[in-house]
Amino acid sequence: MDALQWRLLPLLILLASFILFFYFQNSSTLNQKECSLLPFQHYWIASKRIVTPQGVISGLVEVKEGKIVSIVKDEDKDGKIELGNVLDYGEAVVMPGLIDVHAHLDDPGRTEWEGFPSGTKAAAAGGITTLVDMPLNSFPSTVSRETLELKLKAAESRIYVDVGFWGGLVPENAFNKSALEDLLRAGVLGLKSFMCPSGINDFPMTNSSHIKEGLSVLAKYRRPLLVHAEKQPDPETNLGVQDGSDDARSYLTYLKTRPPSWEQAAIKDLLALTKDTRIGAPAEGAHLHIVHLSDASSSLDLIKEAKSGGDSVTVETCPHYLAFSAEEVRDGDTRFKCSPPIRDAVNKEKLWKALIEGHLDMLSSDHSPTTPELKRLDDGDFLKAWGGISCLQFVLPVTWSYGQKYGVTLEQLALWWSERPAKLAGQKLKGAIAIGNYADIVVWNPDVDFDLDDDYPVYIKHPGISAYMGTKLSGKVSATFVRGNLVFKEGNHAPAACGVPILAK
Ligand SMILES: NC(=O)NC(NC(N)=O)C(=O)[O-]
Ligand SMILES: [Zn+2]
Ligand SMILES: [Zn+2]
Repeated sequence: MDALQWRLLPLLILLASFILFFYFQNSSTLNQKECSLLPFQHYWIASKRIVTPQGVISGLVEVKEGKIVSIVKDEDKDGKIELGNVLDYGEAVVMPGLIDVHAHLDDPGRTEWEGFPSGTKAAAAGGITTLVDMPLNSFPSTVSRETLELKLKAAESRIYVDVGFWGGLVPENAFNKSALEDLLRAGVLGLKSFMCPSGINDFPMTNSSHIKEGLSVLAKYRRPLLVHAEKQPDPETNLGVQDGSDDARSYLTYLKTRPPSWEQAAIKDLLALTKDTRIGAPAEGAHLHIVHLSDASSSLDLIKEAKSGGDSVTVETCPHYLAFSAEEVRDGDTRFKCSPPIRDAVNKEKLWKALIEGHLDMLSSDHSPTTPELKRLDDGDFLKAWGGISCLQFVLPVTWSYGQKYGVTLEQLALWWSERPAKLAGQKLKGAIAIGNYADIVVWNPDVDFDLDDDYPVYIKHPGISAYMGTKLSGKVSATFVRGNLVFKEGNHAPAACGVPILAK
């Protein structure tokens, strides 16, 4: 009897492994099926307007198992290739998916503000295929290996596009080299810090010495430091609001509290440190990225000067600084409150000029939502309302619509929204329609207009707090592919959230 059992054992193990193998294979193909609205993984995307780094072409992009495996121009096509499944988008634009390097998805801990599922569904619907989540507004803030692990847990099976993570540089970890290295080794794509209060208790501001330390650690990992560059020159000077006589419902009351001199003061401090990032200098390999620049006057001149001196510096602005001006913000309309603030129309024109001339490197959403209550939509108090623009789903049509006047091209959109952000985030296989890259693609119609009204399908958690609601935009997204999965098509998302968390290695 015993002997028989022993002889049967290997057989049983073999049988069990067969069962397990087929079970897992089946469940993973089942899952894979849910990841995409397409029933196949090898196909061709055809269009008359495919935006590649070599220009706009008419032709086909071949996608296989999540990657771009060939790109063929129409004129080179004949007879050479045998086509299988072709998705023909005609005149629609086929562009690399947008990479948003600045979004606050507030997960875990403040999911009533946004959260991974709604945020990444909105991203997919807006043509964003990768976003990098900011380390603050979630709770806890992402300032250590452990807190990054909480992020990863929160993101598991809940993200519809790829998501990377910035870590926080805060006073608590800035002088603790091993803690910072631990956070970097855990996979954050870089660090982010504030030079003024962030509005979030567990994310205190840093000073120049913290930032210098941060840059020296980042140099070794060749990852960037992103900084919210606003600094109150003298904390004692209270600007305009000390006696309570100003009308808190007036936008100008808020605007006065954060003048351009705050941006200039912060940028001056930062650029005194970036000399160290030059070739041969002590922090070579580190890089400073200034987030959401609003001031287009001397802040911009300082940045231009640093760049021409060889400092490793880039700068982003956001669509709201390009779309709106202070003059247009109505009393009590706190949807427009953000920091740094939206400035006057002359400043806006200068920002556009700088963007077109190449002095601003890229765009980001700075999607920073909250609840309607904290946005104080009821009493319209600009001084008490949460600062942040909610916009994630709309950045492509907004950039396109408001950019028409300035002759913005499709190639420029791809540069500002994909190629340069991919480089900042260290994503070599993203940011361009190129052979070998991930098939992260947006298909959209520049000529289709739509009203952003209550009937429009909006996926962000609180559409009512978005400054874009009620506007008319052109440029409608019709399909979004992430790693070859069709994750969004004409108002529908793929059933499963198969976005990948992106960790630096
Ligand atoms: N805590 C925040 O999210 N702040 C954000 N708020 C804005 N931009 O108004 C930001 O990026 O600074
Ligand atoms: Zn900021
Ligand atoms: Zn932000």
